[in-house]
Amino acid sequence: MSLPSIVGFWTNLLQISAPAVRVALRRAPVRVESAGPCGQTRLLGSWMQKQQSTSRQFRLILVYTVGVFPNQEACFMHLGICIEGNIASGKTTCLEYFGKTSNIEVIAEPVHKWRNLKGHNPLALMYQDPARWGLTLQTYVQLTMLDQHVTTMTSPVTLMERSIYSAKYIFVENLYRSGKMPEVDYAVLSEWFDWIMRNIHVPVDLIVYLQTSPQTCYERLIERCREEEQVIPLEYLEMIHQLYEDWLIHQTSFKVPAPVLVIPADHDVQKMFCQYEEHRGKILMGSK
Ligand SMILES: Nc1ncnc2c1ncn2[C@@H]1O[C@H](COP(=O)(O)OP(=O)(O)O)[C@@H](O)[C@H]1O
Ligand SMILES: Cc1cn([C@H]2C[C@H](O)[C@@H](COP(=O)(O)O)O2)c(=O)[nH]c1=O
Repeated sequence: MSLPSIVGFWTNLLQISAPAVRVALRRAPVRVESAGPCGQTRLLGSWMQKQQSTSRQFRLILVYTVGVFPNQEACFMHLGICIEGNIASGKTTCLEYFGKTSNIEVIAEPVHKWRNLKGHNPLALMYQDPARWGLTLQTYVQLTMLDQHVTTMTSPVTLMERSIYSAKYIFVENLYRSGKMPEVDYAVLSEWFDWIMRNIHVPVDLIVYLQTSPQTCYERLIERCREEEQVIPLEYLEMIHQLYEDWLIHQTSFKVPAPVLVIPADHDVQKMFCQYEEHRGKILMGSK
C-alpha cells in the first residue's frame, strides 16, 4: 500500500483533511524508510526522543491500520518491541503467549546458538571461566542480537526477547563491574558496540520490562534446570536485577532507547496472562 493510499483511507474514514493526516504521519514515531517491494511504502518503527508527544489521533491511525490492513504483504509499518527482564523472569513464556496472536511475530533469544557454535558451547564456557570466555560469549551475543534486530520482518509488530542494548548494558557491564572481564576486553566490546550504534539503525519502539524479584528468578531458574546455569548463585541474579533497575527504572546508568512499559512479573502464569491482556493495546501501539 502506498502512502497516498493510506492518507486517502484515513481521510475518508475519519472525515479529516488529507493535510491533517499527513501532519499526523509526520509527527508519528515512524518514518518513511524506503520503497518496499512492489512499490509499497515501508514505514519502519523508529522511536525518536524528540517525538514523544505523538498525537493521539495518529496513534489511533497507527493501531487501527494494523487491524484494517492485517494481511498487507511486506507491511508498510513495523513496530519493534523488546521484552526485557532478568534470567528466568518469564520472557520466553510472555513471547509464547503473544506469539499465538496473528500479526505479531516473535523472535526468541538465540540461546541455542550460544550453546552450540560449531560444536562449542560459549555459554557454558563463560559460566565455567568468565574471565577467559566472557569476551568470546559476549562478542557472539552482540553479533546474533544485531542479526535479529536487522532481520526484515513481515508482520506489523515484532516482539523480540532482549536486545543488543541489554546484552551490553546488563551482561557485559556485569562481567566488567564484578571484575570478571579484563579492561581491555571491555574496551574492545565497547568499541564494537559504539561503532554499531553510529553506523547501523537499531530501531526499538517500546521496551517491556518484566520486573521480578531476584528470588523469584532463582526459583524459576532452578525449576527450568538449564544445565549451564546450575552454577548461578542468587547473588548473580541480584546484580543483574540491579543493573536492569538502574537502566530501565531509575534511568541513571545508560541511555534508554525507547519508552518503557513495566509489568510486575512475580505473579503466577495465569495472573501474568491477565496482565498481558490488559496491556495488549499499549504493546501494539508501541508506547505507553
Ligand atoms: N509467571 C510464572 N510463574 C511461575 N513459573 C513461571 C512463570 N513464568 C515462567 N515460568 C517458568 O519459569 C521458567 C523460566 O521462564 P522463561 O519464560 O523461560 O523465562 P526467561 O525466558 O525470562 O528466561 C520456566 O520453567 C517457566 O515455565
Ligand atoms: C543476553 C545475554 C544472556 N546471557 C545468558 C544469561 C542466561 O544464562 C542466558 C539467557 O537466558 P534467559 O533465560 O533468556 O535470560 O544467556 C549472557 O550471559 N550474556 C548476554 O548478553
